[in-house]
Formats: sequence, structure tokens, C-alpha cells
Amino acid sequence: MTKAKAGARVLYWFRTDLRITDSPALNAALAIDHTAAFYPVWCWDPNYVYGHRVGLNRWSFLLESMTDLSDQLTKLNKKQKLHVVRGAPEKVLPMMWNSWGITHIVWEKDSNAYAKIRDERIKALAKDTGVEVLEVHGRHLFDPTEVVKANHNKPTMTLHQWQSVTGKMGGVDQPQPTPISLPDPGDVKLSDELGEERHKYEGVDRNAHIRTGSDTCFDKLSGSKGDYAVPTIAEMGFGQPTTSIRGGTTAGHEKLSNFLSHPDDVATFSKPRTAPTSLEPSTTLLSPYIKFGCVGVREIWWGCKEAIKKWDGKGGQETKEPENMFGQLEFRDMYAAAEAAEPDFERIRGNSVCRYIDWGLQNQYDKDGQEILPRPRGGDEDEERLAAWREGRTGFPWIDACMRQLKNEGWIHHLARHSVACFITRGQCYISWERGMEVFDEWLIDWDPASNPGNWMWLSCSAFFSQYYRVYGLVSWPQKTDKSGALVRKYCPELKNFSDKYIYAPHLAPESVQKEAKCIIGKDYPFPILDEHAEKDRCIARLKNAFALGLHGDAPEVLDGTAPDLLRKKHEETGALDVKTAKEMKEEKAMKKREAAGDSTLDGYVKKAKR
Ligand SMILES: Cc1cc2nc3c(=O)[nH]c(=O)nc-3n(C[C@H](O)[C@H](O)[C@H](O)COP(=O)(O)OP(=O)(O)OC[C@H]3O[C@@H](n4cnc5c(N)ncnc54)[C@H](O)[C@@H]3O)c2cc1C
Repeated sequence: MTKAKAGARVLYWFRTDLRITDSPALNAALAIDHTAAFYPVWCWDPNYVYGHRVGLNRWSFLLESMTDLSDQLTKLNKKQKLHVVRGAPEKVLPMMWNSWGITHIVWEKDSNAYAKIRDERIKALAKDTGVEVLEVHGRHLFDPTEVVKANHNKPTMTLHQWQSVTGKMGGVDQPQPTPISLPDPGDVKLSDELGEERHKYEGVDRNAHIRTGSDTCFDKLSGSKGDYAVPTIAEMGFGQPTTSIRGGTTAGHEKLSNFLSHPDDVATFSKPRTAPTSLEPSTTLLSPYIKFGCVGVREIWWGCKEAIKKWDGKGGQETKEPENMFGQLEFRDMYAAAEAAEPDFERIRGNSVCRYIDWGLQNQYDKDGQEILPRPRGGDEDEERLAAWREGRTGFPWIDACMRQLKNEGWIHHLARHSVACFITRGQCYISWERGMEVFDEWLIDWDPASNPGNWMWLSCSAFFSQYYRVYGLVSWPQKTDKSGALVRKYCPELKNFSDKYIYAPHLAPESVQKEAKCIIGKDYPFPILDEHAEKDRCIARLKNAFALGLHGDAPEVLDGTAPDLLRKKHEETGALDVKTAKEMKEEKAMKKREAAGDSTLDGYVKKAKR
């Protein structure tokens, strides 16, 4: 508890902690003695609005979550709300603390590389003006920076490692109580002394392609009505979202209590046994709420513990980590404690944990290490494959259905993420995980700066996982949990009349069947863009070489640009680029046989015809 002399004026800076329940930081702010004024604030930051790739579904989820939070604050005190101030935090926070006589600023700690740099700048500014800063951990089960310290400043690269480090750090804290009241805000007048400077943004606008109307969200410091309202999606110049997932702590708590009210499901939850093919999510769908901090992680953890205590022991065996719910939350923490130790976690170059593989369409950097933007065009085939994957028109219904669901809903099941990530990287396409990750960055509502790159590195066997020869079948894998292809029928309606036999491979259907299904492959739905098995074998051969070379993103050969040549030589030596599948070898053998019989050349044909 911090003691103020008299009349503390506290600014609580909400970020990705859009909740009042189970918030250690908010409780710490409310515990400051003699608070005369309390300001719940959100900085509407141009670096996020323009600099981060965010799709319409995530924007709408965020705005709904901010509105819901604001309502919760008003319920605690009619004079209170979330005050949205439009401008970069390092510009508008000092304006607020100077005008409102702020003595303390409090926020939930963020260990992410981008947030850390921004927060250090704010801390320095606050120090200069004598404002006391309180940064309180609460976003994860354990503070990732403390986990890294306890792990000898190394990232946690396996769940076992994370468990053994945190095992010595005490248990997971109990959830924090929900405040029952809030102090009043003081005067909220602010003059816009900085004008345009307040929201100046010089980088590339990464959301320009989804902006269809005029962007007025920064026109006035306190919003168009001067009431510090949550911006609307229209003010940002964006169209309407497509997701059915509603944002906010109220919706998040409904989901959580629904899950916890079935102790049987909680006790026997087993991630590998959930189905990526089901129309209704077979996992909790809590991730968007966890991402924006609408629901606290301690609440989930201890909620599950309590539910299991109530369980009657029937209906199956209690599951253990990593497959149970505790394991899921631990994976999230493991990635956070890996990201906290590696500043280049979101890219290959410079990334000490990421294996170097000569993927197509890797990020390119200039001699000062800056990424070259806009991106130079890569090989035609790679560009076409990436576009087909993104747009859900690869000709593989399972992949296309998952990608269309992702774009439409902003969420897909974990194992669906596995399938599409494996396909675009090591499974078939051999395209950099950086490019796949970016599509997820834009479309996932639950996008997280540690979990997204971490899982992409896992799936591409760049880090965390190395069994590159285990590849998800594009037909056999979804058939394991749904032979009838319900998800395909929903998201690829052009295929809905195919029978179960062809639903995951309509290109194999005879012409008469295609006609009957009113879907001609190559016209109404694409042919597969590649040969699944041939590409799989080629990828495995190349990955084998990359593993043998053993370079990581921070190796001198990667930094000086010689790594691709080294790997190309290895591929030439081992014939990795000419690897043939069993089917291709069979075809080749048959061709040779025909040639020997004088059957395949024009000469042979003429001779045969004459005979
Ligand atoms: C390529 C790829 C990218 C991913 N990107 C993200 C991302 O940006 N943000 C994100 O939250 N998850 C990401 N995941 C992890 C996982 O798919 C989602 O957390 C999960 O599907 C969310 O659904 P749920 O809430 O129903 O999960 P549940 O199975 O109900 O799990 C509960 C919670 O545990 C956490 N969790 C579970 N599995 C993981 C995991 N493997 N990694 C990290 N956290 C996990 C999530 O917070 C999740 O909400 C990614 C997975 C893959 C394969």
C-alpha cells in the first residue's frame, strides 16, 4: 500500500486489463491512502490504431469490452466511467497529470517487448514530474519477467522447464476481490495544447486496407462530444464486423461460469480430445477475454480448482497437465516467459530461439536491420500459395473452411490453427511462419504477442517442437473427428452437396458426381493448388537439412545473409529439392516402361499406329 501525504490523485491507466474483478493493479490503485480523485483512463493510441495490424472483429471486440468496462465503473460510482483520451500515451498522459494534479499513476505490468519500451518512457516522464508510478503484475499466472530471472535470464522453452522454475516461486495467487466502490473523479477538463502533435503517426498505416470511411477518431482529444466516450467503429472509418463473439467482461464471465458449472467437463478436460471440426467450440473460447483481460487468469485457475473439488468423480478420469485446463493456462505463461527474454521473438532474424529454415517469403531487412516495407514481391508460386491460403481457396476444403472461419469469426479451434499453420509452413507450402503469423495477427480476436509467434514457431518446428516428419493430413486429419465435414459445409457452401466420401477431397469426385453436386472443380471451387504428398516429402527433406545445419536467427550466417546459400548447397548435395513421392516414382517407372516399349514418343506412336 502506498501512503500519500494528503489528497492523492490517482490515474489508473487501463490497457489490456479491461476488468474490475481479479485485478491486482486496480486493487493496488484503490488501496492508495487518502485518495481525493480517481481517474480511470484509456489512451487511444495512434501507434496501436495505425501501427498494429488489427481486423474489424478485434476492433469491435475491443470497443465492446471498453464500453462494458465503462458501465461496470459507473455501477461502482455514478460519477465514474472509462475516460478515453485520444492520443499517444507519452503525449496525453503528461497532459492529464499536469492538468489534473495527478500524484500516482497505476497500471497492470506488461512484459511484452513493445509495451516494455513504451512503459519505460512513461516512467521516465513521470519521474521528471514527480508522479509516482505503480506497475503491478496480474496478466499471467506468474510474472514473466520474474520467471525469466529465475530461469537464469533464459526463455522458458518447454512446459516442463516453466513448471520447474515456477514450482520454486510459490503457488498461483488467489483471485483478487472485486472493488465495491470507486472514489469520484476530479475535474476532467483538458486543453488540447498539443493539437496534431498528440496523435502524430509517421509509420505505415497497417489498417488502411480495411478503412472504407473517413477516419475522425483523433479529431478531438476527448471525442466528438467532449465526453471522453469510447470511440465507435464508424469514427475509425471502419465497416461492420462479422463475428458473433461479443466483447466485454460480462460476456467473458458468462462463458467462464458456464464452463465451471459443469465440474465433469472441467475435471476431464483434455485438449487433444476436443474436436477442431465441431460447429460449436469444443474448448472454452475464453481466449479473446483473456487476451483483453476481461477475465482474470487467477479466477479461471482457482475456479477450475473449486469445480474439480465439487466433482463427483464420475464420467471419466481426471486429466492432468499438459492436456487439462491448468496445462492450457501454463502454455500461455510459458510463451510469455519465452517472449519476455527474446526481443526478436516475432521474427526470424536475430531471434535466438528460432531455428533458421530457408522458407519462402521471409521478412527482408536493410543494412541497419530495419524491415523493408512494403515487402518486395517473392517467388510467384509462393505469393500465389500464400494468397490462396489467406483467401480460403487452396482447393483443400479443410484448410479453406478453417481460413474462412478464422476471417469471419476471428477465432478457430487450436487444432484447426495447427492444421493451417502446418500446411502453409513445413507441411506443404514451405512459406515463412512470419507471413502466416501476420494473417493471424490481423484476424484473431485473441491475438497475443507471445502466444501467436510462439505457437507459429512450434507449428513450423522453428522452436519448442522438432518432429518435422509429423504432418497433418489434409483429408485424413479432419476425418478423425468428423467424417461428414460439417465445418466445410458451413464455410464452403459451394461444396455442401457432395457426399461424405468426397467432402474433404471433391477433386477426386467423378464428373457426374460434381455435376450432381452442382459444383464443378476448377470452376465453382478450385483444384488443389499443390500435390499434398509430394510437397510434404520435399518439405521434410529440406527441414532435415536445416536441422543438420543447426543455425538460429541470431547466427552470424543469418545476420550476414550467407545462411540461404549454405542451406541451398546442402539441398543440392542431398537432392532435397528433387525428392519424389512414392506416387511420382511409380509414375516415372511406368513412363520408363512405356518408353522402353516405344510408347511415349511421337516416333513410337507413329510406329505403333503403322503396325
Ligand atoms: C498457430 C497458432 C497461433 C496461435 N495464436 C494465439 C494467439 O495469438 N493468442 C492466443 O491466446 N492463443 C493462440 N494460440 C493458442 C490456442 O490456439 C488458443 O489459445 C486457443 O485455441 C483458444 O481457444 P480457447 O480459449 O477455447 O482455448 P482453451 O483450450 O479453452 O484454453 C484456455 C486458455 O488457455 C490458453 N491457451 C490454450 N492453449 C494455448 C496455447 N497453445 N498457447 C497459448 N495459450 C494457450 C488460452 O488463453 C486459452 O483461452 C495459437 C495457436 C496456434 C497453433
